[in-house]
Amino acid sequence: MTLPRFYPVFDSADWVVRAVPLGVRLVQLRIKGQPDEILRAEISTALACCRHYGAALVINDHWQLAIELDADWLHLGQEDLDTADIAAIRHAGLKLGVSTHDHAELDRAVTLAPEYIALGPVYPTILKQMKWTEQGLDRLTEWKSLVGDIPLCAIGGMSVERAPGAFAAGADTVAAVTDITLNADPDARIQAWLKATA
Ligand SMILES: Cc1ncc(COP(=O)(O)OP(=O)(O)O)c(N)n1
Ligand SMILES: Cc1ncsc1CCOP(=O)(O)O
Ligand SMILES: [Mg+2]
Repeated sequence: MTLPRFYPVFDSADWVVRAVPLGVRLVQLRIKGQPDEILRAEISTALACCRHYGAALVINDHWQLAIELDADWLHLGQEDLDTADIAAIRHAGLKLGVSTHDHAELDRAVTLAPEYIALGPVYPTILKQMKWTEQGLDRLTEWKSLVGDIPLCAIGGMSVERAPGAFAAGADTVAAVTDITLNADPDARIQAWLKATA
């Protein structure tokens, strides 16, 4: 499977609706701490937009809602995997991305044969507190040698300027949050990402 090389991650359908018409073709909806009614509305809006533009929408965490709303893609971290029903997720036809941070997590992820494996944080991130320190580009190269044919996603502190190094190190796609959402001109930043990853 070949993934688009730019993979922005957003915390609302509004961001998805803003980014996808600009040319984004792989995007994640990562919403924390909202009730199911809000999540349903956000996922439905983002799904409709992505389907209209032919973009892939990845739902983070909320696997039951992803099944219920007939989403196509799901991202799960290691703690999410502890409680997720992988058989139900696969039976629903969902494609799966899995986070990894160390070799044990990588071994676990590979056994699930996901559609991509993410390694992070490649660089320090300000988005969330993590027990993991920066992994660095050499770790990406190591991961690339271990994942076989599974596409590799670099996440954590990624920027337009850092993306070429991640690709050179072995990433197939690069995910980013604050490089876009905290930029003074997010639309221009998205365009810069699209140009840099074309
Ligand atoms: C592309 C991508 N990679 C990693 C993550 C992190 O997932 P997780 O470890 O479950 O942490 P949360 O994002 O749920 O806080 C991701 N969402 N996307
Ligand atoms: C969700 C997540 N998982 C690993 S790093 C990260 C945060 C990425 O955000 P940013 O691109 O702003 O560093
Ligand atoms: Mg998660």
